[in-house]
Order: sequence, then C-alpha cells, then structure tokens
Amino acid sequence: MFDLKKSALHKRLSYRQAKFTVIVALLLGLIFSGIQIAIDISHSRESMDDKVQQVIYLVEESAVQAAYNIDKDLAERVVKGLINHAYIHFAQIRLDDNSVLATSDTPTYDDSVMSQIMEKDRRSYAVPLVTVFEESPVGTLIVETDPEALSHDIFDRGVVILSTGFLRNVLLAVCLFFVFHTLISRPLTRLSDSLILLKKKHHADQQIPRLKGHTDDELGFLVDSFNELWNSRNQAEEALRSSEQFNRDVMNSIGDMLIICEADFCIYNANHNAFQTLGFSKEDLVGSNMRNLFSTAQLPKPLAALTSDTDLIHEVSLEGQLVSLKGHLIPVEIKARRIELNGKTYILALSRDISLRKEQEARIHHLAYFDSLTSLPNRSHFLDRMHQVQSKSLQHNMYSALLFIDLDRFKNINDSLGHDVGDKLLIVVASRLKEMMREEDTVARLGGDEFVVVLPELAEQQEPAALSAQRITNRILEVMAKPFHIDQHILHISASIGIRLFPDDDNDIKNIVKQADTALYRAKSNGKNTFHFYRPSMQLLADQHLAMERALHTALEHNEFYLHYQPQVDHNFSIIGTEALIRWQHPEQGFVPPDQFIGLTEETGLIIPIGCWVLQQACTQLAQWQEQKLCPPHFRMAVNISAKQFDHPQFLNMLSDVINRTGVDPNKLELELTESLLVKNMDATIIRMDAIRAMGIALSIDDFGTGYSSLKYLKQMPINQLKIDKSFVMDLLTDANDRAITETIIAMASHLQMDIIAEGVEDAAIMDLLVRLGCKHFQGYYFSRPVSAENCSQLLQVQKLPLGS
Ligand SMILES: Nc1nc2c(ncn2[C@@H]2O[C@H](COP(=O)(O)O[C@H]3[C@@H](O)[C@H](n4cnc5c(=O)[nH]c(N)nc54)O[C@@H]3COP(=O)(O)O)[C@@H](O)[C@H]2O)c(=O)[nH]1
Repeated sequence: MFDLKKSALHKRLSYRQAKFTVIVALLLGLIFSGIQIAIDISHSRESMDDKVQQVIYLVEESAVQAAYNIDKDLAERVVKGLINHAYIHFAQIRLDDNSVLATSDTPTYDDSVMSQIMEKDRRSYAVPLVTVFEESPVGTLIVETDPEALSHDIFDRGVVILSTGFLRNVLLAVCLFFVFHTLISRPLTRLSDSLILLKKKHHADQQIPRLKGHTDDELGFLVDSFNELWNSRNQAEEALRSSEQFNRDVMNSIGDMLIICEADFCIYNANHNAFQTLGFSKEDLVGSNMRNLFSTAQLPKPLAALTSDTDLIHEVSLEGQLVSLKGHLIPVEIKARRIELNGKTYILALSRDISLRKEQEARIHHLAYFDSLTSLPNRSHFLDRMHQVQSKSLQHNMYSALLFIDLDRFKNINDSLGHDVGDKLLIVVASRLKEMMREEDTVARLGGDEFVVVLPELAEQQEPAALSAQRITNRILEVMAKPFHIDQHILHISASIGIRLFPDDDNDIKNIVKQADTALYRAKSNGKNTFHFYRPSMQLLADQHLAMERALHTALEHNEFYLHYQPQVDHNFSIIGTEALIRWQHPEQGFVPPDQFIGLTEETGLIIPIGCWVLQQACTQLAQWQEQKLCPPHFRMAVNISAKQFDHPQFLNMLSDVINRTGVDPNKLELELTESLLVKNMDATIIRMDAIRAMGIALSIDDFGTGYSSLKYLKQMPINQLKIDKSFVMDLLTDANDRAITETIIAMASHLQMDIIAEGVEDAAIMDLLVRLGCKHFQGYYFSRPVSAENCSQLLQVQKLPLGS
C-alpha cells in the first residue's frame, strides 16, 4: 500500500508543485529577462548615440579652433579627450586638405560573442568643423564608437537580471514548497492517515476529523463530503447487510432444501435445511456439483434440460433420490427454476423430503397389495402379476404355470390350537414357500390357508414346462411335509396343489385361477399331499413321470442298468479310450435312453447310488481289460459324473474306494464333468479337482462350449481335456457359427495346453475338417456307436477300428 510518510521527496505533491512552479518561473524569467535585455540593448544603442552626439557637441568648438589654428596640441587634447569616453574608441581631426591633424584610438578587437553581436552597432561620425568666418569647413572631426563598451554594459546588466531572476525563482520554489506542504501536502497526509485508520477500524460511527485550519476551505469541504459519503456508504452497507441477513433468514426458514447452482450445476449456495438434511458442511457442499447429490450420480434429465434447453424450459418439477453424507437415500420432490441475475444463469432447486409421503404411499400400497399377516402379495397383486406373466408368456411363446396350494388339515389345527397358532403356521408356511422360489416367481396368499405360486416362462414346449412345474410342486410338497415348530407344538401338515399351465386356448385369468382351483380340488380328493394338473394330458405325463421315478428307485436293485462303451480314436482310427454310457432296460417300457432318466435321477438324488454303480462297473471293466492287456498305452476309460455326484461330500472317498477295490490304474481313468459344474463355488471345485488329479485321474470337460466357457476359470483349473459338444460338431460343415466356435475351442485348448476331443463325428467330411482345424481325438457314430462290453473287447483286440483299415 502507498505510504505517504515513507514516499520519496521527489514524489511528494508539494515538491512536484514547487518544481513545476520553479521551472515555469525559470522559463518565464528567461523569456522576460531576454525581452528585458533586448529592450536594454535597444535603449543602450539610442543612448550611446545621444551621448556621443553630446560629447562631439562639447568638443566641436575646440576641434574647430584646433583645425582653424592648425593647433596640433589642442587637436591632440581634443581627440584624446574624446577616446576617454567609454563609447568612443577612435577620434581624428583632419584638416580641409584631408591631412590628419591628430588621431587617437583604443584597440577594438574583441572576439567575445557579445562584441560580435554588437559589431553592427559600430558607428562613425564625421563632423565638419566650420568657423563663423568661413563658409567652408576648416576640417573634419571623425569619431568612431566602440560597441564593446556598450556590450559590457548590456552583459553586466543581463547577468544581474538573470541571476536575480534565478535567485528569486529559487526562493519562490522554497517558499512555494513550504506553502504547498503546509497548505496541501501535510493536510492531505493527515487526511490519508485518517482514511487508513478508518479503513482498518471500519467503525460505522467513526468519521474523519476536520483538519485544523482547513474547516472552510476546499480540504474542509473534501472532509465533509467524504464523511457524508462514508455515512451514506455505511448506511448502504448496513442496509445490504440486513437485507442479506433477511434473505438468509428467509432461506433458512424455508422448510425445504434450497440449493442454488450456477449454470453448470456447481452449487453456489444452500440453505440451513439442505446442510442439515444432507449432512454436508457448507465447505463440502458449496462448490461441488449437484449431480453428486443424486443416487445415480447423474442429473435427472428434466433438471439438466433447464440449462440445455434454455429457450423452452424455465421451470421443472420432478421426483428423485438424493444421497446424504452418510449414504442415506432421501426421496425428494424437486421444483427447480432457472433465473438470470447480473448476466449469469442460476438454478434455484427447492427439494422437499418426501420420505414420509413415500412411506405412507408404500404403506398404502402394501395394504392394498400385500397380505397383512404374511406380507406376501394379496389377491389383487397376484392378479396383476398373472396379467403380466401371461402377456410376457404370449409374447415370448413360453409356458408358465399357476400352482394353487391348500394346506391339508389346517382347519383342524386352527380349531384345536387356536387362531394364534394357525396364524403363526401360515407365516412360517409363507416364508418356506418364499425361500424356495426364484426371484422371478410370485408367491401370494389369497386368504385362509390358500396360497398360489406363479412360475413364469418355464419352457417353450408344454411337456418340459409341465415337468418343471411338477418338479417344483414336488419340492413344495416335500417342504410342506416337514414338521413345523410353532410355540411348543410340533405340527405335521401337508399340502395339496392344483397346477394349471398357461397360456393355452382359454386365457381368461379368472378361468385360469378357477381351473387351478378345480385341479386342487382333484388333488384333495385324490388323498391330499399330492398335486393334480388341470389338463388330463399333463396329468398323464406327470403320472408317467411319477411312475418312472418309482421305477428308478428299484431299477438298481433289479439289475436293470448296464453300460455301453463308445470308443474314442485318434486321426489314425487307433482306439485311445472309451466312454462308459449307462443304459436302462425297463421291465415294461423296454429300453429307456439316459436323456429321459438322468435328469430325474439328479432331481431325486438317485444319481448318487446310480453314479456310484456306473463308476464301479466301468472300473471293473477297465480292470478286466487291463488284465487282458487290451488297453493300449495311453488308453483311458471316461465316466460321466453329474454335478450332484461331484458335490456330494462322500464323492472323493467313494472314488478312491472304487479304485482300491477294482485295482484299476487311476491314470487310465478319466472323469467327464459338465461345464456348468465348474462355475459355481469355484474355490471348492478347484480343491476337489486337485484332489482327483492327485490320485492320478484325468479330468475332461464334457459338452464344452454350451456353458460359461470363460478362460478365467479354465486357466485356474487342473483340466486335461476339453470335449467339444456334439451340437457344434454335427453342423460343422454347414453352420459358420458352429465352425467359429469349434475353431475357438481348439485354439483355447492349445493355448491352455489341454487335449481336445470332438464328439458327435458322424462322417468323414466332418473328421477331415476337424483334422484341418487341429483336432486330434474323435468320438462318434462314424467310428462306432456305443457298444456292449463284449463288442468293445473285440474292438480293443484289434486296437484299430475296422473303418480305418
Ligand atoms: N451322469 C451320467 N450321465 C450319463 C451317463 N451315461 C450317459 N449319460 C449322459 O446321458 C446323455 C445321453 O447319453 P447317450 O444317449 O448315451 O448318448 C451318448 C452317445 O450315444 C451320443 N453320441 C456319441 N456319438 C454320437 C454321434 O456321432 N451322434 C449322435 N447323435 N450322438 C452321439 O452322445 C452321448 C455322449 O455324450 P457325452 O456324455 O456328452 O459325451 C449324455 O449327456 C450323457 O453324458 C452316466 O453314466 N452318468
């Protein structure tokens, strides 16, 4: 800041004023002195002429006498007398014959500038000397003036004029400096000090004191004017402050959150309520972007449109969710408007916390759409859901199912143990049902002990959809048959279920529900703890399924299973292994392909004993071939292991038990696992796989390409071989996608240093192409169908399949 006291002398106003005055005075002094000297020169010239004339007049008489009398002495005295005069440097008296009577002079050569200037003032006077007796002159007096004398005079006077002028100006400057300093600079310094003090203290009541001796002059006027200005400024500031405070009070008294943003939604200010509700401090909130307050971390479109669509939208209303500092979601109703202020765009967003309203709405919605006892969807909700599922099923050409469930003996429990126990039982039933269903399924309570389950989009075909519905129904029956512990009671109930698949020819929701209820009635009358399909064809299928399930339970005991072996070959048709494949000879139905019963054995858990039997059987056969020396050096027996088997806690024990009991070389055993088995619970799967590999058993991934063929899991797993699924192989020649997938799988296997085998090779052209793509091992009808153990032994004896020879 500028400090008057410390400022250099040459910067001070008084000094600058004095300096200016002196310069001007000097210049003016010079000009006026010059004029004065010029006038002086002119006057001196005139007076020199007069004076010379007077002197000549005084000596003229004597000069006449000297010339008349030819008096040399007198003449000498006259001329000497003349040159004594300051202005005359030459005097001469000549006689009428022009002879010189007397001459006298002084040296005139002077190089001074002044002399040169005055040279033109050199004058010569020739005065005829005339007597009273004669008319003609007796001689001539010649006088020449000396301008140097004049120049000295003028110079001397000029010096005096200039030096006195200079001295006067210096004195004037000093005086002016003091005068200006006293009258202007010093009071101004005091004024400035007062201003600085005022600025520092900034007391509204304080004023600049009047300057002593300057109350009535311009400085006094300046102080008064300043004080007036200061007062009005303070009043304006005070008014502004109280207006701002008023605005703040108004902002803070607003019960909603007010957030003011700039055009880019950078928060400019907010009210107390906004800070309090959101939990942010002013420092955190102001300057941050409003988008960060939304749960989506994005501005809702209508809000963003306020600044992007400036011509059309000035005001918007919307609902959204803000996130507090603690991460709580606050449902809000936002009214925002764009305003222009001082050429800038601002957004005023008033957000009202509508948590309470939303809760009430949710409560009302819950009351309207949910059962108050079990919190399951109620009848209205269920009917809504049915409409949705039906329209989607029609759209996607899929079958869905409605299960109508009624608890058996519920009335007895209610009547004997009271409604309280009955209600508690219903709550547990609801939670058991809910727990076992998928996210997309709907479990609802229609009232009393009536529950419904909607199973959307089960399958494209009616039969698989019916089988899925039946599978889920069986699970529900199982779960309902488990005892319920309510208070001190252990309750045994069961359920009856009516099943209606939809959509079909009658798509009226009311009718579908009625028909599911009819099916339920049938199930009840069939003896409870059972289910019934509304359509007889579906019921027939379910009955067959049930019959198969029952038959499977006894198939193992009755030795109805046997194994077939399908050879696996290399590109020379040499046998490198076989795959053991189960076959079922049903006493009444005859041969049942594994596709039709393996799924059921997995659902019912029968796969555990059946899978164990397959492994035992395959290993016994392998041991026999080993003993008969029919196995080529790298021969392997592949056995299919389902996910349920692999996950069974006793699987590893069972595996080593079988190997020990049969005495097979574990290096000649290969387990085929399905791809889907690998992705669930990867860590546990890898541990189990490592244990199997540690026994020397090889692992092959069956049906590869149909599941989640991700490099990520393959890299981590100890897998020996990938088996390309036959669905890709069979259409390899005609389907570009299948070819691309096959190529990728072969490349992936080679990258991971795994063997690759293609199954489903049905002709030479496919094999040729596979060989060209880099596949080395093959399985398929082109080489051999699955054959009995006896036939396979014969093939092993020749080691090569007849086809290749
Ligand atoms: N968990 C167990 N699963 C088993 C067991 N035995 C069989 N299965 C699985 O059942 C599915 C059907 O098997 P299957 O009817 O035996 O069919 C196999 C072959 O016959 C058939 N295949 C072989 N080559 C060809 C061919 O060139 N064309 C053609 N259309 N089919 C052919 O492929 C089946 C072998 O498949 P994969 O096991 O994937 O190698 C089947 O999924 C079996 O896995 C068992 O004991 N346990």
